[in-house]
Amino acid sequence: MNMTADPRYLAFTLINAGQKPTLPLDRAIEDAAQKLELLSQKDKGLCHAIVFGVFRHRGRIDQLICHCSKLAFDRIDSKVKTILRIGVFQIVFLDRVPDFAAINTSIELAKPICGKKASGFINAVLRNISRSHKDIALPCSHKNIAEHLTAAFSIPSWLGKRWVARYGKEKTLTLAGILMDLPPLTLRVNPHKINRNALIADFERAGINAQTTRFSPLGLQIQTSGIAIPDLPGFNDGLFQIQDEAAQLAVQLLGPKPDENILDACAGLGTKTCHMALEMENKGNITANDTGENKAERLDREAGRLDIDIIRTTHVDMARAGFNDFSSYFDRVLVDAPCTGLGVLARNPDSRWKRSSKDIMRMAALQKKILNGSANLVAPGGVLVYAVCSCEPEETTQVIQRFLDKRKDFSPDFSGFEKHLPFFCEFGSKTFNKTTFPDHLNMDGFFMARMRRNKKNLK
Ligand SMILES: C[S@@+](CC[C@H](N)C(=O)[O-])C[C@H]1O[C@@H](n2cnc3c(N)ncnc32)[C@H](O)[C@@H]1O
Repeated sequence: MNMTADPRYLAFTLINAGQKPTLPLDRAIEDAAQKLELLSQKDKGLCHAIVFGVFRHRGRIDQLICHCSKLAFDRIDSKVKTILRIGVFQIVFLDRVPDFAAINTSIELAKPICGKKASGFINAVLRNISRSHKDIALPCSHKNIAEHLTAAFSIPSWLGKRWVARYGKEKTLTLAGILMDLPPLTLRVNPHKINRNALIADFERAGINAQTTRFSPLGLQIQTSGIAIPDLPGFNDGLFQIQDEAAQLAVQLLGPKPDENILDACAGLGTKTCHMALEMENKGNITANDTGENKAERLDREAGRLDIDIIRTTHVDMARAGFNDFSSYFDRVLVDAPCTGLGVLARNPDSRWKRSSKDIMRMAALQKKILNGSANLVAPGGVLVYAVCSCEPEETTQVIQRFLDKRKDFSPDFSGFEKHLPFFCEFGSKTFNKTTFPDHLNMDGFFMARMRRNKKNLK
């Protein structure tokens, strides 16, 4: 068997890599780009379906393995477990693969990786699951909601209990159900090159359906599935950037204007940085800061694709930042802080199995430091927007509350939503912060808050 050209073997290596707490699955897939290129289009599709499917359905898959294995689940070797999960996913969720093929390919995969004895075990468990999975019921939601959420919706028990305590059973079930769907592919048009209707028409000519987003004035949601992003018409010409609607709204809330001096404190790969630059008509200065390795290079490439040249990159640790690190104050500062990503589990199914309640506390502590450090760089009268792709109170409202309690040089900006997001605003009362949830408004779970530095008070 030629392992390198085998989609299931590649899926096996990607699942193992994506399970590591420090490596996002997207990154593991990017790192394997050359190996994926060796596969046919059909095999590449199979590999992707298995990798994402195993993470997305792992709750039910593991329930079935527990039920049908003579060996206690915790005692199963981790590589054997991964091969079992790949086999079960194909048997239960992938109609295009017959059960016998799912079982035989799993055994072939196991032989060189785990040995003969383990292959026999895998064979027995998979045959058992193939015969009986339709008769194995989900745990009852009335008797044990946490176990039900795990098996039915791949929500780990600690998170299920947390959400039920906060939202109640019904909302948690709805939210968990939505997170099992593939989220919409949303993009933001580059208004200096094309408008939304013209791009919709270009897409239509290529057989792709798209419709305008409800709140963001620049957003389009793609209705047609299975298209690789670089294959969308206009990608190479910089006509648009992929960005969820909630993330688009965060930049609108910041309100960047031409000729301003702006800091993107945690710029990452620069999706929001480029959005700001386009709002500024590519006039003024943006400092895109991030401590992450290799991100600046990719940000520069993306800015080049969009013909943007007002961004300079820096690598300051914002948890310790002060005026001397940048030697200027900024008119506006965006803090799109590192977070648990619990608002975007539908996009990143690997995150379901990597996070814990400790991560929420760890992230909250870091977010408070980064927000405080970044706030030092806001000019008197300037704007500070804090955003995270999480809906957990410790990372959202509590960070802001603590910040405003300590930093008397800042105040909530109650006019920001009304001024910059009037369509979005009509759904809520007058406020300076908002949380979006994936189970309504068809966008990511996201939090954003807008504050202002008082005119006189510099810390
Ligand atoms: C949510 S991501 C930013 C996403 C980005 N704004 C975008 O729209 O693509 C958070 C970023 O914070 C960076 N980061 C983490 N700790 C940091 C620190 N102490 N100072 C500055 N950046 C940090 C991470 O490398 C990561 O890229």
